[in-house]
Amino acid sequence: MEQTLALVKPDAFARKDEVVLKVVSAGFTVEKSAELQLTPARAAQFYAEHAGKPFLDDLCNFMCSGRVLAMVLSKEGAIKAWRELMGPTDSVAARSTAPDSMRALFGTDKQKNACHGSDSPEAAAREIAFFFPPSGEIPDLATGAAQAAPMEGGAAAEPAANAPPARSEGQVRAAALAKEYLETKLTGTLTGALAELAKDTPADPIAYLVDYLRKFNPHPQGSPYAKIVFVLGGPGSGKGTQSANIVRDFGWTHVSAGDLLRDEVQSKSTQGKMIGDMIKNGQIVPGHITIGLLKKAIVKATDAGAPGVLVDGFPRKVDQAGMFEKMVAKAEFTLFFDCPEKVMEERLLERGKTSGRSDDNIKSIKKRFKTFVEQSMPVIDYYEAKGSVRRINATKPVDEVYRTINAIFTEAMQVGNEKAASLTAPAAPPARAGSKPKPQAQLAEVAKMPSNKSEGEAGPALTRHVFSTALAPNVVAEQPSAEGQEMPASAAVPVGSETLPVEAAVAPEPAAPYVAPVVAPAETSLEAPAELSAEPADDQALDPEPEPKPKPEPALAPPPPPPPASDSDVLSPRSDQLQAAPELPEDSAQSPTPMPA
Ligand SMILES: Nc1ncnc2c1ncn2[C@@H]1O[C@H](COP(=O)(O)OP(=O)(O)O)[C@@H](O)[C@H]1O
Ligand SMILES: Nc1ccn([C@H]2C[C@H](O)[C@@H](COP(=O)(O)OP(=O)(O)O)O2)c(=O)n1
Repeated sequence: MEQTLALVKPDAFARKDEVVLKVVSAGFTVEKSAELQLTPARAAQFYAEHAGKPFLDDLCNFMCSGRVLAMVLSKEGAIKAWRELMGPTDSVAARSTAPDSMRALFGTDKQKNACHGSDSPEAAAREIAFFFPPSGEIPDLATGAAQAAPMEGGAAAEPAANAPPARSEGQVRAAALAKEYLETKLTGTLTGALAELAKDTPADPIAYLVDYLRKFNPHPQGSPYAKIVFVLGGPGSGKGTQSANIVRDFGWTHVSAGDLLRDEVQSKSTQGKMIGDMIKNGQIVPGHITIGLLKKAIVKATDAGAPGVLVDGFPRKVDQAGMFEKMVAKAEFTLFFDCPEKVMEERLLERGKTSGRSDDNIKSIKKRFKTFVEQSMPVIDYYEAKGSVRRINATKPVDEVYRTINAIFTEAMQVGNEKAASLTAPAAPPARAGSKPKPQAQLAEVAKMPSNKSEGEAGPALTRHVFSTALAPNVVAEQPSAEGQEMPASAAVPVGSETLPVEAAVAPEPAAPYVAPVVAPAETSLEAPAELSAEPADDQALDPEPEPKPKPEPALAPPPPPPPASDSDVLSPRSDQLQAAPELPEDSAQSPTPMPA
């Protein structure tokens, strides 16, 4: 598309909006524009081709008599088209021969003729570069790009009467860059914030703005929420039981996705009925519904000052993991309860005697196991590949399992606290009403508790063994898309040795080293699950309030490095293991309860 330079000269500057309107109506695109004040030196430079001609001085004086609007216009045949729209050089003549032209409408005579346009492609290139140099200077926002500029080459020029102070080309350019920067990085969010502010008229508008901007920051460096740890494992593996222990000792808040969904079922809404049917059938509720509920609960816990939130039973599908990262935050790590089906089945049947749950019966249990193997185990593979899984042997007695978990949380909290202490934050954030103090004393106590790391027989990836027969490659990609579930084939991502779900664009990489398990081609890993972009709108509908408040303390560090491979209870993956085997080892004899065929 051809481009040309157009100027609205000082005599027509006051009517520049009318000029621009006509420009746009004539089908031009204004690619760039800048309002500026020429200096005599710059004007002479611009009209260098007229050097030595008698009218040059007058022309330069006129061009410096006020501000001009410089524009880059584009259109097919833009150079000729703009010159036609400008009309003849002499405005007086233009009024009789081209009465609708710019010069006829906005100019006075041959010199004060309202507009300029390049007369050839070479001139257009030169003039565009003159006003819009390709290598722009970085704006000095601190000094204010729009402030008065020293005149070029020390030349003193009288500013036009009532005209703003003259600016050098560098500062004009800097102002344009600053404007662009603000428009791309801030204006949208800030405008939204101000609109909400005006609606809500809060007593403390500054605090309100701070909250809003943190929540809707499109370029977040950290999460505004309390730390999040995912608690995952098969049904009946003990997630709820152990979460209660963590809450007791570490002051975290337990948020169970299943409980939230069951509460929703109780509401008897249409959505609640749909959720109820899905739970009974062992199906997974669409991610945007669960994430909407989880987000509210996480915000509530954050506001109450919880140092962390245990998100129990989520994500249950790989695409939900990416969706959660995008819509809420990145988890610190995933605590995975490794437990064979037989053990879980016994526990669930026992629990079913008193739980009153519609799904604690053998028919639903079998369906839940199938769903877990096919859809939720790939989530573990996904996080294992990132080195962020803390795998627990969940077959042991409750106290033993908890000792291992306690050690993990103690270490994670200590690492986090050290990191927080080393930060040179100017001041601690103000205490929040109702915040619980961090249970340092409890931490110190639990840190002394013995760990059973050396006890017991090896607890190797039991679930992984048990579930191996069902974990075919590409299991996620090949799964049928059940009605009401949100993972279309296009959104599916092969797991393990193939592709991983897209990294949430907003999130930084975890600190734990990641060595790709076999091959994860970069180009395919960039493919976004469709759900990531498709569902946020729904979620907004579910979760409209701008309620989250800033996190009460600095984000803690990512989890500590995984314990040694010999550890029998905490089966964290290591990069060498991952590289060697997303496929399961053959020694499944170690599994006390092989999966029924
Ligand atoms: N380590 C354990 N050993 C024996 N029974 C357990 C253990 N952990 C949990 N249970 C029991 O198993 C059942 C399921 O545990 P729960 O914590 O509700 O599992 P989940 O939340 O993973 O579905 C409960 O009745 C619980 O008391
Ligand atoms: N993220 C989640 C969590 C639970 N659900 C549904 C499907 C699950 O079978 C039920 C019960 O989940 P819950 O975590 O309470 O229980 P289990 O760990 O399966 O014993 O809720 C879901 O669809 N999505």
